[in-house]
Amino acid sequence: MLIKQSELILNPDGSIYHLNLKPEHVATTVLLVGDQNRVDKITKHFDAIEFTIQKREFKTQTGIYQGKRISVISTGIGVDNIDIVLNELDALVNIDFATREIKKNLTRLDIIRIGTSGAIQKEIPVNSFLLSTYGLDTTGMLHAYNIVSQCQNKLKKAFVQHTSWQRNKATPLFIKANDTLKDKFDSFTIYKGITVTSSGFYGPQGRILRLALQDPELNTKFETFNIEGLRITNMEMETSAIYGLAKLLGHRAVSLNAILANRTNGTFSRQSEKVIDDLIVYTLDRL
Ligand SMILES: O=P(O)(O)O[C@H]1O[C@H](CO)[C@@H](O)[C@H]1O
Ligand SMILES: O=c1cc[nH]c(=O)[nH]1
Repeated sequence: MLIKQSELILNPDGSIYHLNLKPEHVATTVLLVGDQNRVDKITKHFDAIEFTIQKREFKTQTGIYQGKRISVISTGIGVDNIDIVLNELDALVNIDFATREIKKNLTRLDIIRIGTSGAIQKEIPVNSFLLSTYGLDTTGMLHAYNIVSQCQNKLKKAFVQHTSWQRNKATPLFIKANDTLKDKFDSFTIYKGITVTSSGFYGPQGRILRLALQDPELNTKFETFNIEGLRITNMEMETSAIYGLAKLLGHRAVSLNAILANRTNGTFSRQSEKVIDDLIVYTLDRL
């Protein structure tokens, strides 16, 4: 079926609307970062950079690292941007831009986020690395899709009960990392756990500057949630959306985060650039 011009939006040069990319610009291994300045920090390790483009916060570089073609894309902040990036990335590989039809043979992408995050558990220090075994979506964005079948209902039920989750907030969703990618990026040196994906940095992550919170105990409830040994470890703003959309679209995804804050201890990294650089090397080593 032909996809309308208002749905699949192409720029005059044939590139897709926000990412400004054409199909030939995208590798099947994609590293996603929030900060556009993090893209060069990754590609400086590459043997060659074949392509660079930026529109708004979406900067892409595609190049070769140890013989492997990789695209690095910045997503900016938040799940609304992930909706754009994942849908446009998928369109680039799975929709024929000339006929505006979905291709018969679909391409699967490997999507790896290299992000930053705040830990909730006391024993996860700043400057450590964390792999998200699950994304816990609290943002509601994924409810625009038929996501429920991709989610872990037992975890959701236990979480709603444990937190007395307010009914007028979006229903939380637990979405698992891809097991193959999880194993690939696992090691003894990386923490693992459930990552809360929030719809904001302040109130939605329990930060108080001048505004009071609807539930001031929510971060403590996150900290004490434990179901068969699975615990919530950290908070950030993209992982659950990447996991959810990747599952729906048939791609594989894993999210790795440099822990910059420890919310329970009230600490923040004094060497955030170094820990991000170290996580980049950790990730590239395992690609
Ligand atoms: O460092 P990045 O990848 O942007 O990730 C984290 O940092 C931003 C907030 O400062 C949010 O995007 C959050 O998820
Ligand atoms: O606490 C933090 C740190 C980084 N990114 C977040 O979203 N939260």
